[in-house]
Amino acid sequence: MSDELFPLPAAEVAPGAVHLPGWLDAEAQRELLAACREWAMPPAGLRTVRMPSGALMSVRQVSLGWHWYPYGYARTVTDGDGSPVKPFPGWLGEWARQAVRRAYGEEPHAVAYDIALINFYDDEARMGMHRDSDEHCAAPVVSFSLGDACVFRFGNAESRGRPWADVRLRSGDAFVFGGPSRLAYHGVPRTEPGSGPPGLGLRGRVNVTVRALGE
Ligand SMILES: O=C(O)CCC(=O)C(=O)O
Ligand SMILES: [Fe+2]
Repeated sequence: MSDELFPLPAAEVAPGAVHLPGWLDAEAQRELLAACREWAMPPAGLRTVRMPSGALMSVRQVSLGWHWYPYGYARTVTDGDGSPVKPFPGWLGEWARQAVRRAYGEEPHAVAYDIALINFYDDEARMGMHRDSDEHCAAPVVSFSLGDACVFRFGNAESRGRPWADVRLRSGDAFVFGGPSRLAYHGVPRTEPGSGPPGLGLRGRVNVTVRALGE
């Protein structure tokens, strides 16, 4: 659902990085949120991630298909309750491929998406600048946002520093990054508490990134 009178057009933020505002309609957002709430339940549910430094990430996270830990992927929640990771649903891969087709005009190759990372942001949660580099595959990453809007900082592949673009991601937006932007640094410096669509029934923000692990 968009609260714009006219939906914003798709925008290429950097080469290979495309913002698709309002990509999921209100029903699709509700459907994805309901699924996220199921996935967040134990076993292999929502957890707080401890980085090798000992610091805790402020987002809480759950994985599908392959379990992400800092820094790799496993079939069980090695840094949590040890349970097998929940399966990656085929429909979510299809949603991701549709967004890739819209972003690039065509699908670069038939990507077998097999991972989703779901991040739950409370009002204080943030994500520092990082690269999604634990996959062994050049397939674009596809992100879907639900609930509160955020500032999504999309930088460059060389360093955490400038240049970057600050993009406002809102509930229902998709963001595709592949090609020369696949390994660009990105992060979420802040969310906008209370800015989500009233009808969705979510406090905070949820982001789902769909990825392919590759060989
Ligand atoms: O929350 C977001 O929009 C970005 C999430 C992200 O970068 C990640 O999960 O690696
Ligand atoms: Fe990321």
